[in-house]
Amino acid sequence: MTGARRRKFWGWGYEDEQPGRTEAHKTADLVRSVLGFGAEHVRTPPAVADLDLPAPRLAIPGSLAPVMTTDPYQRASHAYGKSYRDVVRGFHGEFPHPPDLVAFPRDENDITAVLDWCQEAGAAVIPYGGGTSVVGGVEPLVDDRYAGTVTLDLGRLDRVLDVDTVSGAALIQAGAALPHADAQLRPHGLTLRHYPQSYELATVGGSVVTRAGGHYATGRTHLDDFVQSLRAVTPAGLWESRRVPASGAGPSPDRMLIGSEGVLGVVTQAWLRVQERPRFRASAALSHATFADGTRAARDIVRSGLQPANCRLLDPGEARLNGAGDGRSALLILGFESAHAGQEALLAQALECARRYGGTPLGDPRISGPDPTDDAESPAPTRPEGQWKDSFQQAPHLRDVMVAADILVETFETAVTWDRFEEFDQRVHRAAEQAAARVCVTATVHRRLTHVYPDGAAVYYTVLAPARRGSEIAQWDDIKAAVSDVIMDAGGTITHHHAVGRDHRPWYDRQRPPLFARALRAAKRELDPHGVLNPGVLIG
Ligand SMILES: Cc1cc2nc3c(=O)[nH]c(=O)nc-3n(C[C@H](O)[C@H](O)[C@H](O)COP(=O)(O)OP(=O)(O)OC[C@H]3O[C@@H](n4cnc5c(N)ncnc54)[C@H](O)[C@@H]3O)c2cc1C
Repeated sequence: MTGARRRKFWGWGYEDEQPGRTEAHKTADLVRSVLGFGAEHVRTPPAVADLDLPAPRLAIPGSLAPVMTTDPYQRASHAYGKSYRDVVRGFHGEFPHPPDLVAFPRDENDITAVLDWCQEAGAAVIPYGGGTSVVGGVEPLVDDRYAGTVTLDLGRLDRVLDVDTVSGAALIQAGAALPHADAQLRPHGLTLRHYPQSYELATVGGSVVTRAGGHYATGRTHLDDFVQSLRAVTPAGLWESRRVPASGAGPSPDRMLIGSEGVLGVVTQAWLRVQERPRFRASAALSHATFADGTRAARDIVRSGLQPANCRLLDPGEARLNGAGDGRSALLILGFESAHAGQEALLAQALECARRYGGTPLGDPRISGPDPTDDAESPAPTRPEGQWKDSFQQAPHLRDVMVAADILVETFETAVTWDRFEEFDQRVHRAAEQAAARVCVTATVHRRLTHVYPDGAAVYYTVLAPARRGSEIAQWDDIKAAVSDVIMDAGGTITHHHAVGRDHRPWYDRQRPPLFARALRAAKRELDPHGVLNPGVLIG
């Protein structure tokens, strides 16, 4: 149940990745020298033995003893997701409402048994994949109508069960962490090719039900587009959809579960479209005088029909922060890849578009393939695109150090159509700067385009500010509310890929049509008549 390598109960990654004191100090010094704020003395997190967890309100029934535990490490580890406010509370040893019990089902029968028992006991069930939610999706915070909470960790359902190489699809269990799923596909020359920043820990099931977005900027990047069929256990019984490449048979049952965030059922396995491993790559980086120029270049690239795997634009501050620029110009990173054909000509077309908006290539393009051993998804770390990628992968680890060094880190991600993009971006950026400055005295706000579509773009804002010890959550709440209000008023979505969870509820409730909310509640009543699944998330 615990495995050889234990995850940190409070932050990102594993216990053996805990930064040593010297290393944490060095990293914090470096961050402070770039940002100009942050505490001189980094603090250390508590040990599990120091935690004062409330006693479990539920007793493990004999029939479920093989799959349930009240172990304090497991309860603490499953108490939060991985947002800034989660890491802060875990780091400070604040665990007022951990799950009473944690279940590790071995198969669908175990899941059914847990759901049945929770309905009888009046307990809420929190489905849990990799626990990387940043929106309160796995936090067992329920009202006192419930006798207690049981977190249902799908980690034991982690296998690729079948591979259809003819159609290019694989049947994968929901609890498989993304790298583990990829490792099992690799011998077939296949990959999920789904790389969110949380790749290391997020699972297949968690990604499906949160409509996760990978780091590919265009084309197939949202999990929605990968799903062929789904199987789920609900309190009302088993749900399995027919596996077909496409269908016009009424509203899609898969679309109902995709994005359902654990409130309608527990997804146990999915047939997902998989892809051949790319062998040809072409990439380049360009500087643009302003973020707006780079945005126009990115828009023209996708509107001209090109589908770069990477088309990421960092504003000048974000580029500098990622070690990929001097802070004076925006950085556009372009990458094309294919399993079948050279990509040089497509990159040349994209560079031509970017030059029309003043894009200046930083060095020569990097062209590689065909090389069956060229598995290196990574450009050289000395190139701007390689520096950005390194820093992108390290970011979750760095955030733990920032929490220890009293630096507040908040991110917002949204999407809006091109016709409104520039005004929208200015309003949201200004709102984030003003809110952070009001709450924290000083702050830096950076942004990047994460996904570009022919009709619009997803933009991701990062707020960095000095945290006040003991007030971090109140600071975070203030900034979050101010910026989310502006996102709504200016016509964006409250989330492009982080999901709704508990944290985005007030704005999601404004965004969705009221009749849709009623239809969704009716569906929940049918599938989950006692309302045990993830109360407070999405609806309810
Ligand atoms: C550092 C960092 C970077 C991130 N980067 C990205 C990114 O690039 N793209 C992106 O899309 N997201 C990103 N996220 C958010 C998060 O990783 C995604 O939402 C991810 O899809 C969650 O997967 P998970 O397996 O960890 O699910 P969890 O966090 O365990 O659960 C998420 C939600 O799904 C429910 N759930 C989980 N598994 C199941 C199941 N089998 N059946 C039913 N319900 C279930 C949970 O109850 C919860 O509501 C990031 C998060 C962090 C901390």
